[in-house]
Amino acid sequence: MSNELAAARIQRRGLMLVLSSPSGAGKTTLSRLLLQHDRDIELSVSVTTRAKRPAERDGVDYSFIDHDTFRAMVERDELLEYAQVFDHSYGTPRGPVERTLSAGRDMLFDIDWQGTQQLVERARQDLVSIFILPPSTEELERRLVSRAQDPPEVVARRMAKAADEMSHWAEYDYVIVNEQVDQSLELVKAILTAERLKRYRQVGLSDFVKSLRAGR
Ligand SMILES: Nc1nc2c(ncn2[C@@H]2O[C@H](COP(=O)(O)OP(=O)(O)O)[C@@H](O)[C@H]2O)c(=O)[nH]1
Ligand SMILES: Nc1ncnc2c1ncn2[C@@H]1O[C@H](COP(=O)(O)OP(=O)(O)O)[C@@H](O)[C@H]1O
Repeated sequence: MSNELAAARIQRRGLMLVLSSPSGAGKTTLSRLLLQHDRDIELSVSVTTRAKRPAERDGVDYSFIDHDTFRAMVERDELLEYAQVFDHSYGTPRGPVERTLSAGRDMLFDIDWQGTQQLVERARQDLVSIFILPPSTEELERRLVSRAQDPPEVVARRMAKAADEMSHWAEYDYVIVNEQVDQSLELVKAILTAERLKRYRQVGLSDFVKSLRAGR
């Protein structure tokens, strides 16, 4: 049997890849790079009530909505998970995730530990979670300041919450200390490659092996 035929008979179930970190550790940077390097994964664009940063695009980085719209989405059960972070509401629209996964493609989530816990409860088998740590506290602060997208008081509040957020590291499948972006990206890609090969994500594998054993 040729490889083409084998590939047609074994299809993959889409997985959900979560990247979480304290604010400023680099998860947005890594997400963007991964999306550029890998055509089989799509970003889940969250809705949020927080103000848009200058470099962000509505509908691309987030969908920026008001509190009433957010509440209405919750009431209509349109969010797969949602949480309050830094006094703002953030949530994952359900529709795009369901469409992407059922098409056998993967979905990337830049969400916090609260959202990750909710996804674990709903879809443990389909979930792969990575926690990104900064190399040091000083470097975390340097990155938050150098991003130059938030006012100083917002940076200070994000630093103050970093220790809390980092306490959730052990709830994740993988942990990466983000020193060099390129190296961290290679690690994320390696995790994704291995996770895609998990036996239970390969639909049709058992029939394929049966046919091999039967000499067909
Ligand atoms: N639970 C949940 N968390 C989210 C969602 N979108 C973003 N977040 C998290 O909210 C936190 C704040 O995000 P943001 O305001 O973009 O700040 P940043 O982390 O400094 O870039 C981060 O931990 C994000 O991962 C979401 O849809 N659900
Ligand atoms: N490995 C790294 N080394 C140096 N700077 C980084 C690294 N990763 C990210 N940065 C920078 O740090 C800042 C915060 O990164 P970002 O991806 O926005 O973090 P997060 O999404 O986790 O809040 C950005 O200015 C980004 O360019």
